[in-house]
Amino acid sequence: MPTTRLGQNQYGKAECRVVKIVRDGATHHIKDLNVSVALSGEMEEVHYSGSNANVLPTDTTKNTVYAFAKEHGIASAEEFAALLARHFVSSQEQIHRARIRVEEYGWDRIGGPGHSFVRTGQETRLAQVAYDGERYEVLAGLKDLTVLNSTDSEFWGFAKDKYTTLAETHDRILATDVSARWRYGWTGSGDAPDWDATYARAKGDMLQAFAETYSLSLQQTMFRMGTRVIEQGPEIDEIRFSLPNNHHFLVDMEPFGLGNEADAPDGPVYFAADRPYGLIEATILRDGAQQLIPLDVTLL
Ligand SMILES: O=c1[nH]c(=O)c2[nH]c(=O)[nH]c2[nH]1
Repeated sequence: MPTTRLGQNQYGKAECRVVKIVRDGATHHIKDLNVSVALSGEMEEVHYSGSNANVLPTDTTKNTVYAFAKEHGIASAEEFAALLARHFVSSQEQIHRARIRVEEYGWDRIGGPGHSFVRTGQETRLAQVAYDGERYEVLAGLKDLTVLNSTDSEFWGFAKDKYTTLAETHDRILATDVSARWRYGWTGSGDAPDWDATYARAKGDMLQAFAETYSLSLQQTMFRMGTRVIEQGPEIDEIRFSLPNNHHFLVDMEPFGLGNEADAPDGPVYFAADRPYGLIEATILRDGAQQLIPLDVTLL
């Protein structure tokens, strides 16, 4: 009598680093991706008896990533991921679901059109497409978008108990590394959104809301950022943030006989703390939309 059974499982090649150059005369274009494939379906036998009959090798999934970059090009992270996901499900009967994750690293041009690039110092773009033979689920997002407001941030009026030592503040630095994942309403029917334009729009909305919000808490700022992304276009129904509160503490200058007020005319000096950090997380939804983005968003 068996005492165990197989639960959720998936397999594939993780972190296929693929760089595609498109040559347009002397002007080259670069796409730099890290692609991870995860397949699932009728995989009981390989776990129970070791029969590999249903197992398309992870090596093959890696080869497919590179071959597709050659054969189809990389129009966008989302489109490339959707092509791959559909390929695995539609070409292998035993594979019922494919999930493709993409990290995209940005490159800026050095000195105008040509073949020289410098890695962007800003965020990493993320995309994840899952396909089950009928519907696509497209998540996209970004991580490591570091932002800072040097004022227009307060934090006061909070709950207190006998362990509370935090002083209320009416003028502080608000800084975070934005990590966001959003879900597209598109599931395969009708025209797909313009992935690149929507990404740029969503990033711009987040930055603008961060800059424009007079903040009483990072939670409030985060909600405004998500609301702006959802309200400014129809493509995105749900967005999830994970925001570390990158604390900046006013240095105590009293031992040196110096003041250090936030609004002093000669400017304050802060200690940028590394850890621990507050971690503020939430999902913001269009009215009527379902919450479907996994809570453990940092896994994506
Ligand atoms: O914006 C903030 N939200 C908090 O929940 C919190 N908690 C804390 O100690 N500082 C802050 N700041």
